[in-house]
Amino acid sequence: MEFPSEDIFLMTASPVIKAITNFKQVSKTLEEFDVEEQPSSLLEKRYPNIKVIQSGVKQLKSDDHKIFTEDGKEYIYEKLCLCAGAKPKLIFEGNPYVLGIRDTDSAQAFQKNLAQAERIVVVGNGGIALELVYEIQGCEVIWAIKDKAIGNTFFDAGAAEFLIPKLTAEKRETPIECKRTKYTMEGSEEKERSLAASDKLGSALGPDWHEGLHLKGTKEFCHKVHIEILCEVKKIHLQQEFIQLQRTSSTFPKEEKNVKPDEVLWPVYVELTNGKIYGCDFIVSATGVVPNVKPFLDGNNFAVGEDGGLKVDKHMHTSLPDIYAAGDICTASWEPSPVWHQMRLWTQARQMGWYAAKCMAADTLGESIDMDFSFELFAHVTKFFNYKVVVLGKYNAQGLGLDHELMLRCTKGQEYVKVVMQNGRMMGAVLIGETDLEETFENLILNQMDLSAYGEELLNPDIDIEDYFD
Ligand SMILES: Cc1cc2nc3c(=O)[nH]c(=O)nc-3n(C[C@H](O)[C@H](O)[C@H](O)COP(=O)(O)OP(=O)(O)OC[C@H]3O[C@@H](n4cnc5c(N)ncnc54)[C@H](O)[C@@H]3O)c2cc1C
Ligand SMILES: NC(=O)C1=CN([C@@H]2O[C@H](COP(=O)(O)OP(=O)(O)OC[C@H]3O[C@@H](n4cnc5c(N)ncnc54)[C@H](O)[C@@H]3O)[C@@H](O)[C@H]2O)C=CC1
Repeated sequence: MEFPSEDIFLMTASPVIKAITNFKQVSKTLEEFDVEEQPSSLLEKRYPNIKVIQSGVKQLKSDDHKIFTEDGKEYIYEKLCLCAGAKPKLIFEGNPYVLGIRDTDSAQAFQKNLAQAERIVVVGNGGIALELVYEIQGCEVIWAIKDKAIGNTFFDAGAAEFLIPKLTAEKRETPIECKRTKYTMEGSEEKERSLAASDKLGSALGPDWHEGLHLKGTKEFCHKVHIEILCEVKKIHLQQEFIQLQRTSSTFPKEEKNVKPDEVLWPVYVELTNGKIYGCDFIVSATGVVPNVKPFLDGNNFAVGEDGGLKVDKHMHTSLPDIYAAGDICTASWEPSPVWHQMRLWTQARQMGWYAAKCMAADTLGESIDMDFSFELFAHVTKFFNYKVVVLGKYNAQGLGLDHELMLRCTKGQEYVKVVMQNGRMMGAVLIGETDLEETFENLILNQMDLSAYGEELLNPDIDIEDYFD
């Protein structure tokens, strides 16, 4: 707290605030922390100059340095940081059978619907879809993906193949403990939570969001996942529409894999671009996010990135005076380090928020500030299919074109190690399982040492690679 005498207003549409606790720097760039929902009074007690205002911002007048909240009040700011997150980018938005998952309300709505479901269709191939298809039990999942292999935002086809057997496992495993950010709801009050209107945007759930949920359908089996690759959703037909089309069109495709007796109909039918039709109880659209910029754009000439976020420079400053942005809402528009890229993740939201605050303080004091070290290397640790997963740098050779080589090491059911090399230098890595290689590889990517002489030995499991580079 650099300015204990200044008033700081934290304006939020959500009745609880998210606090980061137990923060641990695992390595130079990998970090681990818990995220807890807490009543705002805790923050106010700890920092008396912070006042939490629980009301959505409905308008910004940047020329006047004013913001207007939904409860009819207006506030003047000297400096403003916009951290309003993102919204799910839903396919067929507005269709009542299409659900997205972002905050506590939407996750609970999903759980409730799942409890009565026999079959659902999951669309999308990123973080949420990967977690869902593994966690859901007792409900058939038709997983429709645009790509050839599962998990395109984190993996290549090799890693996908390594993971697939976990989806056909009969029994659910005991979850592993791994260094990743953990999400808990300690300290939050149920009473407050239930007051949140369902159309209001709450905080994104983040790590381990499914641990408190009961993700079970009506059946007794564990996993039953059918994957449809290289396709998108062409149309969604409601039951009546489907019956009509079956009756009137001789060319209308037949439903695939009907688990119900012929005369029993599904509430909704999904027509895929590969011509197949699946009946289901509902559809989950896990198809990415769009920055939540709407309340702030009207009348303000922000520079907006291609992904719809507020462009920020290397000091987290937007294109408008005295307005900064951090987290999912912003688009990093500085010249990045060759091994960093933006991804809308908790870790980056925390790092950006922390760094934006330092930049705001430095600007106020007229001091200069260097880019935070966390933006030197992209580093993320998480868990998919009960494996620890670490992704570093250009782990999928993003932006490297054809000018790169891959080295692999894989032991079925145990570990998958991939490194991305360019001109003898390590540019990125995917580490699945307990590889214990993250710190060494992090160093090798950061120091860009020429590793040509080591060749394939880099991944030789019989060599303690750390000894090489000490
Ligand atoms: C299901 C799910 C699982 C995830 N799992 C992981 C994971 O395992 N690891 C990981 O690193 N990341 C994960 N993420 C991503 C991570 O949650 C987000 O990147 C992160 O929460 C972004 O933080 P943020 O502060 O920018 O936005 P948010 O956390 O969305 O917070 C935005 C805040 O702004 C408030 N707000 C919005 N509009 C207004 C308004 N008009 N006025 C006032 N307040 C407003 C909201 O109420 C909210 O409190 C996951 C996301 C989801 C949805
Ligand atoms: N463990 C982790 O680190 C997790 C991180 N997250 C983060 O939360 C956010 C939201 O997660 P997701 O929705 O999974 O986003 P995502 O960005 O991870 O994945 C979106 C997926 O949807 C696909 N897609 C986009 N448009 C589509 C369309 N019209 N039809 C079919 N597929 C389409 C994309 O190809 C991509 O596979 C992301 O920022 C993600 O990184 C979410 C869950 C877990």
